[in-house]
Amino acid sequence: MTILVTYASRGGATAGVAQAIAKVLIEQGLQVTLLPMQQVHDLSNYQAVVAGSAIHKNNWLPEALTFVKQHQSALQTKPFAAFLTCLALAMTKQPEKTRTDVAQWLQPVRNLVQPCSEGLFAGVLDLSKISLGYRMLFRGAMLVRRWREGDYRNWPAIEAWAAALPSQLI
Ligand SMILES: Cc1cc2nc3c(=O)[nH]c(=O)nc-3n(C[C@H](O)[C@H](O)[C@H](O)COP(=O)(O)O)c2cc1C
Repeated sequence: MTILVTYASRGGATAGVAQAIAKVLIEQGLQVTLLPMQQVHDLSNYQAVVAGSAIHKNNWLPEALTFVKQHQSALQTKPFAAFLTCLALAMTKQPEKTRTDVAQWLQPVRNLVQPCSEGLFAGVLDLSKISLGYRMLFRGAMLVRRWREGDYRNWPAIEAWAAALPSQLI
Protein backbone atom coordinates (compact mmCIF):
# COMPACT_ATOMS: atom_id res chain seq x y z
CA MET A 1 0.00 0.00 0.00
CA THR A 2 1.10 3.49 -0.83
CA ILE A 3 0.97 6.83 0.97
CA LEU A 4 -0.05 9.81 -1.18
CA VAL A 5 1.78 13.08 -0.51
CA THR A 6 -0.01 15.80 -2.44
CA TYR A 7 0.29 19.57 -2.57
CA ALA A 8 -1.07 22.85 -3.91
CA SER A 9 1.71 25.32 -4.62
CA ARG A 10 1.92 28.50 -6.70
CA GLY A 11 5.58 29.39 -6.32
CA GLY A 12 7.10 25.98 -5.57
CA ALA A 13 7.78 26.40 -1.83
CA THR A 14 5.03 24.00 -0.73
CA ALA A 15 6.01 21.55 -3.45
CA GLY A 16 9.51 21.55 -1.93
CA VAL A 17 8.09 20.86 1.53
CA ALA A 18 5.97 18.00 0.15
CA GLN A 19 9.07 16.57 -1.52
CA ALA A 20 10.98 16.68 1.78
CA ILE A 21 8.10 14.94 3.59
CA ALA A 22 7.95 12.24 0.91
CA LYS A 23 11.72 11.70 1.18
CA VAL A 24 11.51 11.15 4.95
CA LEU A 25 8.62 8.67 4.54
CA ILE A 26 10.54 6.77 1.84
CA GLU A 27 13.61 6.66 4.09
CA GLN A 28 11.37 5.04 6.72
CA GLY A 29 10.60 2.25 4.26
CA LEU A 30 7.17 3.44 3.08
CA GLN A 31 5.98 3.45 -0.51
CA VAL A 32 5.09 7.03 -1.47
CA THR A 33 3.49 8.77 -4.45
CA LEU A 34 4.17 12.52 -4.66
CA LEU A 35 1.75 14.50 -6.85
CA PRO A 36 0.30 18.01 -7.24
CA MET A 37 -3.38 17.94 -6.25
CA GLN A 38 -4.54 18.69 -9.80
CA GLN A 39 -3.07 15.35 -10.88
CA VAL A 40 -4.90 13.29 -8.25
CA HIS A 41 -8.23 11.85 -9.39
CA ASP A 42 -8.75 8.74 -7.29
CA LEU A 43 -7.66 7.92 -3.76
CA SER A 44 -8.60 4.24 -3.74
CA ASN A 45 -5.01 3.05 -4.24
CA TYR A 46 -3.72 4.97 -1.23
CA GLN A 47 -3.66 3.78 2.35
CA ALA A 48 -3.20 7.29 3.74
CA VAL A 49 -2.96 10.86 2.47
CA VAL A 50 -0.70 13.77 3.43
CA ALA A 51 -1.94 17.00 1.84
CA GLY A 52 -0.55 20.51 2.03
CA SER A 53 -1.11 23.94 0.58
CA ALA A 54 0.40 27.38 0.46
CA ILE A 55 -1.58 29.98 2.37
CA HIS A 56 -3.12 32.88 0.46
CA LYS A 57 -5.25 35.36 2.38
CA ASN A 58 -5.21 33.21 5.52
CA ASN A 59 -6.57 30.19 3.68
CA TRP A 60 -5.45 27.06 1.89
CA LEU A 61 -5.40 27.71 -1.86
CA PRO A 62 -8.87 27.28 -3.45
CA GLU A 63 -7.76 24.20 -5.41
CA ALA A 64 -6.60 22.55 -2.16
CA LEU A 65 -9.96 23.05 -0.46
CA THR A 66 -11.66 21.82 -3.62
CA PHE A 67 -9.48 18.70 -3.46
CA VAL A 68 -10.63 17.97 0.12
CA LYS A 69 -14.28 18.64 -0.80
CA GLN A 70 -14.09 16.40 -3.86
CA HIS A 71 -12.47 13.54 -1.96
CA GLN A 72 -14.15 14.12 1.40
CA SER A 73 -15.80 10.71 1.72
CA ALA A 74 -12.65 8.82 0.71
CA LEU A 75 -10.49 10.92 3.03
CA GLN A 76 -12.83 10.24 5.95
CA THR A 77 -12.07 6.53 5.64
CA LYS A 78 -8.27 6.78 5.82
CA PRO A 79 -5.58 8.51 7.87
CA PHE A 80 -5.22 12.09 6.65
CA ALA A 81 -2.49 14.57 7.64
CA ALA A 82 -2.54 18.23 6.60
CA PHE A 83 0.11 20.92 6.37
CA LEU A 84 0.49 24.51 5.24
CA THR A 85 3.25 26.93 4.35
CA CYS A 86 2.87 30.63 5.09
CA LEU A 87 4.85 33.76 5.87
CA ALA A 88 3.20 34.71 9.14
CA LEU A 89 5.26 32.06 10.96
CA ALA A 90 8.48 33.41 9.45
CA MET A 91 8.13 37.03 10.48
CA THR A 92 6.47 36.88 13.86
CA LYS A 93 7.73 38.36 17.09
CA GLN A 94 5.08 36.39 18.98
CA PRO A 95 5.67 32.82 17.74
CA GLU A 96 3.24 31.07 20.08
CA LYS A 97 0.35 33.44 19.43
CA THR A 98 1.02 33.37 15.68
CA ARG A 99 1.09 29.57 15.72
CA THR A 100 -2.32 29.53 17.40
CA ASP A 101 -3.67 32.01 14.82
CA VAL A 102 -2.15 30.11 11.88
CA ALA A 103 -3.58 26.82 13.15
CA GLN A 104 -7.05 28.38 12.72
CA TRP A 105 -6.41 28.63 8.96
CA LEU A 106 -6.84 24.85 8.84
CA GLN A 107 -10.36 25.06 10.31
CA PRO A 108 -12.08 24.88 6.88
CA VAL A 109 -10.12 21.68 6.24
CA ARG A 110 -11.04 20.26 9.66
CA ASN A 111 -14.69 21.04 8.94
CA LEU A 112 -14.46 18.63 6.00
CA VAL A 113 -12.04 15.98 7.27
CA GLN A 114 -10.29 15.87 10.64
CA PRO A 115 -6.51 15.53 10.16
CA CYS A 116 -4.64 13.11 12.41
CA SER A 117 -1.68 15.48 12.32
CA GLU A 118 -1.18 19.12 11.29
CA GLY A 119 2.09 20.68 10.11
CA LEU A 120 2.45 24.48 10.22
CA PHE A 121 5.53 25.68 8.38
CA ALA A 122 7.10 28.95 7.34
CA GLY A 123 7.43 29.18 3.55
CA VAL A 124 9.11 31.32 0.93
CA LEU A 125 8.53 34.83 -0.35
CA ASP A 126 9.95 35.30 -3.84
CA LEU A 127 8.45 38.29 -5.63
CA SER A 128 9.61 36.99 -9.00
CA LYS A 129 7.10 34.13 -8.58
CA ILE A 130 4.17 36.51 -8.16
CA SER A 131 2.40 37.79 -11.27
CA LEU A 132 3.37 41.34 -12.31
CA GLY A 133 -0.11 42.76 -11.72
CA TYR A 134 -0.31 41.34 -8.23
CA ARG A 135 3.30 42.21 -7.29
CA MET A 136 2.59 45.95 -6.83
CA LEU A 137 -0.36 45.17 -4.58
CA PHE A 138 1.74 42.66 -2.70
CA ARG A 139 4.57 45.14 -2.09
CA GLY A 140 2.03 47.30 -0.23
CA ALA A 141 0.99 44.36 1.92
CA MET A 142 4.66 43.58 2.57
CA LEU A 143 5.25 47.09 3.91
CA VAL A 144 2.27 46.87 6.23
CA ARG A 145 3.19 43.40 7.51
CA ARG A 146 6.98 43.99 7.35
CA TRP A 147 7.47 40.90 5.21
CA ARG A 148 10.80 40.48 3.45
CA GLU A 149 11.72 38.18 0.61
CA GLY A 150 13.48 34.98 1.62
CA ASP A 151 13.30 31.22 2.06
CA TYR A 152 12.13 30.64 5.61
CA ARG A 153 11.51 26.90 5.39
CA ASN A 154 12.73 25.17 8.54
CA TRP A 155 13.90 21.83 7.17
CA PRO A 156 14.64 20.18 10.55
CA ALA A 157 11.08 21.06 11.73
CA ILE A 158 9.58 19.75 8.48
CA GLU A 159 11.59 16.53 8.66
CA ALA A 160 10.73 16.03 12.34
CA TRP A 161 7.01 16.35 11.55
CA ALA A 162 7.34 13.90 8.66
CA ALA A 163 9.32 11.44 10.78
CA ALA A 164 6.47 11.30 13.32
CA LEU A 165 3.84 10.61 10.61
CA PRO A 166 4.20 6.85 10.07
CA SER A 167 2.90 5.99 13.54
CA GLN A 168 -0.23 8.03 12.78
CA LEU A 169 -0.71 7.00 9.16
CA ILE A 170 -0.30 3.25 9.36
C1 LIG B 1 -0.93 36.27 -3.14
C2 LIG B 1 -0.31 35.75 -1.88
C3 LIG B 1 -1.03 35.81 -0.69
C4 LIG B 1 -0.46 35.35 0.50
N1 LIG B 1 -1.19 35.41 1.66
C5 LIG B 1 -0.60 35.03 2.81
C6 LIG B 1 -1.32 35.15 4.04
O1 LIG B 1 -2.46 35.58 4.10
N2 LIG B 1 -0.68 34.80 5.18
C7 LIG B 1 0.61 34.31 5.18
O2 LIG B 1 1.14 34.01 6.26
N3 LIG B 1 1.28 34.13 4.02
C8 LIG B 1 0.72 34.49 2.86
N4 LIG B 1 1.39 34.34 1.68
C9 LIG B 1 2.72 33.73 1.68
C10 LIG B 1 2.68 32.30 1.15
O3 LIG B 1 1.83 31.49 1.89
C11 LIG B 1 4.09 31.72 1.18
O4 LIG B 1 4.89 32.53 0.39
C12 LIG B 1 4.12 30.28 0.71
O5 LIG B 1 5.30 29.65 1.16
C13 LIG B 1 4.05 30.19 -0.81
O6 LIG B 1 4.03 28.83 -1.18
P1 LIG B 1 4.16 28.36 -2.70
O7 LIG B 1 5.52 28.83 -3.19
O8 LIG B 1 4.08 26.89 -2.61
O9 LIG B 1 3.04 28.97 -3.47
C14 LIG B 1 0.85 34.80 0.49
C15 LIG B 1 1.56 34.74 -0.71
C16 LIG B 1 1.00 35.21 -1.87
C17 LIG B 1 1.80 35.15 -3.15
